[in-house]
Amino acid sequence: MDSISSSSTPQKIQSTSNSSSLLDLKSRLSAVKIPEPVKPRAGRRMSSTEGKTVITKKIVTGDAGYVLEDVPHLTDYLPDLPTYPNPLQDHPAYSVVKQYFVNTDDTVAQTIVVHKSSPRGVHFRRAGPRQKVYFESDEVTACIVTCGGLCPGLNTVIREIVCGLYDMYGVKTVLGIEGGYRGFYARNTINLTRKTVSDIHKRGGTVLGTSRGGHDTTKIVDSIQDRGINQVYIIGGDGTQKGASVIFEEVQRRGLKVAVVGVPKTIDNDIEVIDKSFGFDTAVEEAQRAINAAHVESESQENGIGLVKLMGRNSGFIAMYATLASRDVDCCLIPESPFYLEGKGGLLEFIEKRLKEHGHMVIVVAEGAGQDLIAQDMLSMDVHDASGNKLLLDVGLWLSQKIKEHFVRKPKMPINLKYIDPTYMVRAIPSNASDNVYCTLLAHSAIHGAMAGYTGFTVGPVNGRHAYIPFDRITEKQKKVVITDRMWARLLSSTNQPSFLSNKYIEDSKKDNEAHNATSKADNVSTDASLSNGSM
Ligand SMILES: Nc1ncnc2c1ncn2[C@@H]1O[C@H](COP(=O)(O)OP(=O)(O)OP(=O)(O)O)[C@@H](O)[C@H]1O
Ligand SMILES: O=P(O)(O)OC[C@H]1O[C@](O)(CO)[C@@H](O)[C@@H]1O
Ligand SMILES: [Mg+2]
Repeated sequence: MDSISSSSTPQKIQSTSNSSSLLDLKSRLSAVKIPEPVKPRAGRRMSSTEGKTVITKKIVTGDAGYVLEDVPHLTDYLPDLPTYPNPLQDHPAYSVVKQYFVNTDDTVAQTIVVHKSSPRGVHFRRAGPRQKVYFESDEVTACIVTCGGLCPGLNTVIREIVCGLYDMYGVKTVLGIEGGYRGFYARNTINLTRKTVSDIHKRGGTVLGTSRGGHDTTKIVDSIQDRGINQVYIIGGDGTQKGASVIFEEVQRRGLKVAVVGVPKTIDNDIEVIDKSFGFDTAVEEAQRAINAAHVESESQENGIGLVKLMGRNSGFIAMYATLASRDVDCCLIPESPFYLEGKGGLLEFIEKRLKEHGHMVIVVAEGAGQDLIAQDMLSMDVHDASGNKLLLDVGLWLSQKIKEHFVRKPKMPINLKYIDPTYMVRAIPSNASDNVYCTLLAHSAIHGAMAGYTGFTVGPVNGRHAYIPFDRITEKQKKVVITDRMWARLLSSTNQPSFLSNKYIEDSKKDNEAHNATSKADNVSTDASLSNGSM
């Protein structure tokens, strides 16, 4: 396994259980116990270690406040695993690359804006190929599963995992798990070959199918063992990564030589720590078509209003970026920024004002915006999907209705409202060129990590560098638009819409952010605001 040297003396990776300095990081640590070493097995169940506590955190501290939030490695619980030279060293394409293998000490900083006296802060292990691998090519039986909602690029990631395993490491056995997590125990697998996946990146959706709900950890790990799978690639959002984390824990508990790797997927871009999720750019681009249509429709009529609903259950990134990109939007409403309809400073007053000024307007609303307002207004039931996500009320229809009702009371100002709902259209398409390249990098990072014996991690870019991130760091909370950050201010100044917030709300939010940042600094954890919105 790689070691990290944070000073001139190389320091072996330590588990949290025997590092006293880690007590300072107590909010980030959970009690851990290293299981007794067990012999590696694949394809057969083991009971001797069942019920043992598993490693959940690996933190290494170094000089000047350096912290590495490391990811688990197979040797943490299978210490005697043999290693093999990385076949890439003889690969004609890669052998010419200068320093192709990642330096074992390389880590990626979570915070890159620092002061003279700032602690070095949290780092993640840099992704990439290692000199030694823990799997022989013909020993690997990999599987791929896609879970949760659709997202442009799912097929590209599948393709690139299959082709990357074959091209770089000579792995020929890759199984597709159909229909999400439940496919592990309810369906047969399909063989994925270079040939069968060769042009799937040109199609939207996922060739494997997907689902919500149906996560049964025991049955899934039984299936992994029964099929002799030793690398599991799990593509999905926050819920999926939580599922991947418990699969990893169960694999570890059973002492299996199985690498469990997450590839983060979400159209909403609501995954913490990583710069951006794949498919997001494609979705923002596709949303432009709907916004353009809304603009054309609205400016062709007197007092025309074009209303576009975009995805974003809890985070308004698609709406915010689509608005900023378009320049035709007069008002953007997102879940993070509460608004109200009636009275001074309310949305209806603003619409009236903008129509008087421009004669038309475009409103973009994220599907999760204003949910509490709608719930107050309508008799609504708390309904959830199979994964436990709250089913949203249709803010687009509701808003259309409210705007129409308002202007009916103003006969001198008849409006012409067109409601466009492209929500599923922005995610059911193939990924664009830049997302395709991004998907390739994610797939390659995932493969290199698994081959190098890392497990229990998600891959993703952190400040532009691909890194291996422990599951808990991306599942502990969802990334949100920070409305006291500069990016939202840019949006407000581009649309020239009111913030719809009371001064008290703004002050309270600032205080909350300051308190959060202070705690983060104390824990050597970066401020989320700067990352989540790409502050400049
Ligand atoms: N806490 C959890 N533990 C185990 N499995 C979970 C958990 N939360 C969700 N899952 C499983 O993960 C899968 C996907 O979850 P979900 O439907 O919430 O989508 P997601 O991965 O969050 O993607 P997205 O929200 O972007 O569509 C489902 O099969 C669900 O059962
Ligand atoms: O209708 P489905 O497939 O459950 O997906 C809808 C949800 O999935 C997402 O696209 C991703 O979580 C949300 O924006 C949306 O609320
Ligand atoms: Mg989710």
